Amino acid sequence: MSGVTIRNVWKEYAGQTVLERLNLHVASGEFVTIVGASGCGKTTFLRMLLGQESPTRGTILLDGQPLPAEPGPERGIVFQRYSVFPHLSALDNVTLALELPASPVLGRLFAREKRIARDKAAAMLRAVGLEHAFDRYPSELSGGMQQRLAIAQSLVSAPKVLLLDEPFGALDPGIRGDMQALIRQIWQQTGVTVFMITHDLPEAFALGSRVLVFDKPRIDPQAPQAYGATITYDIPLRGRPGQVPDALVQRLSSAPGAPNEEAS
Ligand SMILES: Nc1ncnc2c1ncn2[C@@H]1O[C@H](COP(=O)(O)OP(=O)(O)OP(=O)(O)O)[C@@H](O)[C@H]1O
Repeated sequence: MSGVTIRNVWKEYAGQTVLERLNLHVASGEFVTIVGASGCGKTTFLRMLLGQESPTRGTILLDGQPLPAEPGPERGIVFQRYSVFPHLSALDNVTLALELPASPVLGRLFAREKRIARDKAAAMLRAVGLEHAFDRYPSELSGGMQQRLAIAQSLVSAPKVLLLDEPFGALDPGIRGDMQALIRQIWQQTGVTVFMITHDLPEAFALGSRVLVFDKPRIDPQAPQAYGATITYDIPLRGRPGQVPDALVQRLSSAPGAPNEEAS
C-alpha cells in the first residue's frame, strides 16, 4: 500500500510513556499537519518517521515495507532552525545533500557526477527562489531565506516523505505567509507526502489536507508519566482550507503548552 502506515506504535523513554497506540494510514501525496500541546510528543513522532528514533513497540511502514532504521534520501526533514551547514555556501549545502547518500564514506562525488549534482542543486535553489544566493553562506541569509535553503536541501533528493518540524515558527508573519505559499506550491507540484508540525492552528487548517491532533486521553495525577499522547482527532479537509473548530481551540488552549490560536 503506497504511503505511510503506522500500526500500534508506542514510544517510551526510561519510565515515561510519550506516545501510545498510534494507528494511522497516510496515503501518498497527503499533506498532514500535526498540532498538540507542547511536550506531547509531536517531534518524537516525526523523529520516528525520519528513523532517528525507533518505536518501543509497533511498526511503521513506508509503501508497505518496514521503514529503514536510518534516515535516508526517501525522507527529508526541515527543523525550525539550524537545519543547514553554516560553513557551506547555499549551493554546497544543497549539493552535499546529494553527495552524502551517493557516497557516504567519502562524502563527495567525482567530476561528472559532481557536475550533475551541482546542476540539480542549482535548479532546486531556483525553485525555492534562491537563484541570487548560490554563493552566500547561511549567516548571510535572512531567516526566511535560510528556511528556503533548508527546504531545497531536504527536497533535492526527491524524497517520498517531507517532514517539517515547525519550519516557519521563527519567521515574521509576512515572510511566514510567503513560505506557506511556497510549501503548498511544492507539495502540489511534486506530490510529496508532507507531515508538518505547527503550533499555529489556522496554519494547520489552511495548509493541511488532513489535521492530526495529538493529546493525552488518560492522565493519572499520581503518575503523570504513565500515559502518553495519541491521535485524538483526525480531521480530513479534502483540499479546502478549513475553519478551526471552536471545540479544538478550547481543548488545546486549556492544555499546558497550548498551540497558538491566533491567525498568523
Ligand atoms: N531522547 C529523549 N530522551 C528522553 N526523553 C525524551 C527524549 N526525546 C523526547 N523526550 C521527552 O518526550 C516528550 C515529548 O517531547 P517532544 O519534543 O516530542 O514533544 P513536542 O510535542 O514536539 O513538544 P514541543 O511542541 O514543545 O516541540 C518530552 O517530555 C521530552 O522530554
